[in-house]
Amino acid sequence: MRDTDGAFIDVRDLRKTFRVRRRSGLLRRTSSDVHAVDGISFTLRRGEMTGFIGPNGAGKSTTIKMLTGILSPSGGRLRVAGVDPARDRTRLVRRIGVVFGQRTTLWWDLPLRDSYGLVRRMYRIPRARYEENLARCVELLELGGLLDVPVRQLSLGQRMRGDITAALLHDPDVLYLDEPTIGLDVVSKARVREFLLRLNAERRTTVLLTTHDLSDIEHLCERVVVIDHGRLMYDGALAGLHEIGSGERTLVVDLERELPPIEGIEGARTVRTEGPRQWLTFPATASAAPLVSRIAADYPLVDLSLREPAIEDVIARMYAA
Ligand SMILES: Nc1ncnc2c1ncn2[C@@H]1O[C@H](COP(=O)(O)OP(=O)(O)OP(=O)(O)O)[C@@H](O)[C@H]1O
Repeated sequence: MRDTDGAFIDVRDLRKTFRVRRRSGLLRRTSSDVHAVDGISFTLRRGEMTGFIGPNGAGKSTTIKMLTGILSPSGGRLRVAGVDPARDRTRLVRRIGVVFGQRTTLWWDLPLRDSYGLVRRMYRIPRARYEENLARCVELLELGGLLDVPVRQLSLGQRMRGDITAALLHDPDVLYLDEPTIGLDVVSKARVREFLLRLNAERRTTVLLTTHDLSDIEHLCERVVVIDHGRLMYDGALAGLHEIGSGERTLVVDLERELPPIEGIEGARTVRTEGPRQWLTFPATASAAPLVSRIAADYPLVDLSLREPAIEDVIARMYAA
């Protein structure tokens, strides 16, 4: 398969079942199946940056482990850059990079430079390409003064930038990022995000990003895949998540003076008043325009704003359903 456009990552009806044994009573053991991934399908095109989210235990790590060939699926079909991860892990590792926010892949006691030298040998990266990739990451991730510092002396943000560099020295086409901004301060977070955007724009690196920080997704991804209990809950544009999750939008209206709650506007309901300000909810699928003109015609309107529900609220509601 030529991995130009089309499905670069192809996940079809993917399943992983773990058999867990439990002791029940003194001598008896029973076993049960945990369907960690229970029939997930999605495809990613080359160069897409996609958020992969879900609550704890949803099956994200299990999916990523199958995508990287660490775990074999119990069922379904999987292709990453034309490679079946479980069958041809050696070929796959040359095409993918992995960054785990909570674990470093660097050698704790070695300076960054020595860790990178080991990565170069492991992946047999040609010297010129290695030097070029390293110089680029060092510049963009501002690692210049840190190359000779042992990893254990680096701050979390510095270590994370060091880990991202290590994952990119062999020019992977796909980058899996698991909580890459966890615990980082605002400045480090911004630097990492900016770098990822640039990497994606310049190299068309396909990125799958798992995070609990939804602002990472808002900054980086146009698309989001949401899973829960091993099943796909949503796959689409980030903007669409607001609509499907909530069903309602809010119009915040400022009147000239305090008045009784606005009523008699078809399709809208006043849910809160505070002095001259009133909040009206209406279906997310409806247009706000007729509502606004009715209010403007009947009430002394000074200002108004439209509020989409926060993504956090939408997702919390999806998980609660
Ligand atoms: N090796 C295993 N043996 C048995 N059960 C497992 C194993 N690995 C994962 N599970 C179970 O599979 C389910 C999915 O776990 P997974 O780690 O993939 O979720 P996750 O979405 O990555 O969660 P988190 O956000 O907490 O990392 C959970 O119920 C978990 O307990």
